[in-house]
Amino acid sequence: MAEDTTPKRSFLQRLFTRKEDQAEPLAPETEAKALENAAPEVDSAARTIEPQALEQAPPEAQAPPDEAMQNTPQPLAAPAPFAVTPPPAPGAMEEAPQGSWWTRLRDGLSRSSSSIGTGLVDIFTKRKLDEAMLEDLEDILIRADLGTAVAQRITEAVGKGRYNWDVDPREVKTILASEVEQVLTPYAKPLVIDTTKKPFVILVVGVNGSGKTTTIGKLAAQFSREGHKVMLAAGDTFRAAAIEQLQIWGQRLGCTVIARPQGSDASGLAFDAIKTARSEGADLLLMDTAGRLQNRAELMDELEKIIRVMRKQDEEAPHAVLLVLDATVGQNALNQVEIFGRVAGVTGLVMTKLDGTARGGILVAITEKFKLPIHFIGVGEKVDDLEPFAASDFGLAIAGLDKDESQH
Ligand SMILES: Nc1nc2c(ncn2[C@@H]2O[C@H](COP(=O)(O)OP(=O)(O)OP(=O)(O)O)[C@@H](O)[C@H]2O)c(=O)[nH]1
Repeated sequence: MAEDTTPKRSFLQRLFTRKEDQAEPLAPETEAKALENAAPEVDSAARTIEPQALEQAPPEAQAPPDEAMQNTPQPLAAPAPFAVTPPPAPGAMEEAPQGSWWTRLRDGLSRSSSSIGTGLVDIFTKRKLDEAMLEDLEDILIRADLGTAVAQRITEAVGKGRYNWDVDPREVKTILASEVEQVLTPYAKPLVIDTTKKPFVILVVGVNGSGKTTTIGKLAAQFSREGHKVMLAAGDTFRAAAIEQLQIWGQRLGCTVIARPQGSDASGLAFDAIKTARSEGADLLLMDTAGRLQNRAELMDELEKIIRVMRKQDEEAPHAVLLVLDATVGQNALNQVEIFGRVAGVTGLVMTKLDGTARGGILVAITEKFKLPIHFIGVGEKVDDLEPFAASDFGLAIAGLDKDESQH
């Protein structure tokens, strides 16, 4: 059988090429030429601003890039045509997912809930309730990363008045859902945009790969839908792909993206971004930052510097600092909250990737310990897989209960 030599089309080529354009693949050189001339099929309001150098930036913002940021800067020519830009997060660009948010949350948390649920059935179908069974229950809850304090409270609640009785695993799940809801309710707070601040500046921080850029895209989509004029700042100047990823989001959503060449100083970019957002009348400026491990002091210093320099433009900026946490890292998230909180003054949390872990309980442990608002949670890569956080839904989903089952 003859081998198929047709070049595979990239995700973005597939996304942004009309069906009728797909007939004949071009030879590589012809294709490159055609792409040079092709106008991307995007909202005409979308554009990328690459701020003119640093004339107006304060001296501090002109400091050479941090050691870790010293990749050879490559000029970011005019925004690359869509079809040649590699798609860093293809999943995020796909069609809106099927099903309600509740269904996606429940399905997303199914790894966590089934790991707890299986354990509960193993314990509670054997015999009448005794001390050893309660110890086993506590172990399961701790292993699900709910934290020892919450695990103990749930275990005590289950033990109360039930010694020497048969206990239905579903009864235990209902107690679990209700305890989790109680812990989380005071911290399930929407991210309120103060419209008197123009722009309202949101700085997004977190470790590498936690989902910052994707979250910014999802948030920009939500806020734009609500009627805010949103601007994005590609502050992850360390990774060219992150800059491109944000530009793609901006083009797709019709938001201006402030970007600079890879390797540029992020604080200088922050300074210019606020200035541009103000002069363009943006309501909201969402600023991405490079992923940094919380134990790398020099990178954490750089984050402090971004905030200091932002304040030279607007002494109240950033108005919100969102820490994006990847749920799959488990206990390490506690350490991230502590250090990012100290350095960047985190005002609220976003937890992503709850769909990819059996340890979704970590959100409960974090809240119990740090008492920070949880604004959003993510259960997938698609644009609608991020939602404002609701404590009761999370409690039910992690216990593996359906909404009506909690009434039992
Ligand atoms: N399954 C799942 N994947 C997610 C979620 N949120 C983000 N991702 C994926 O996680 C990966 C990393 O996301 P990015 O947004 O690039 O992460 P980042 O924090 O900007 O990364 P750095 O720039 O390296 O610091 C991408 O493949 C995203 O599609 C989520 O809620 N669930």
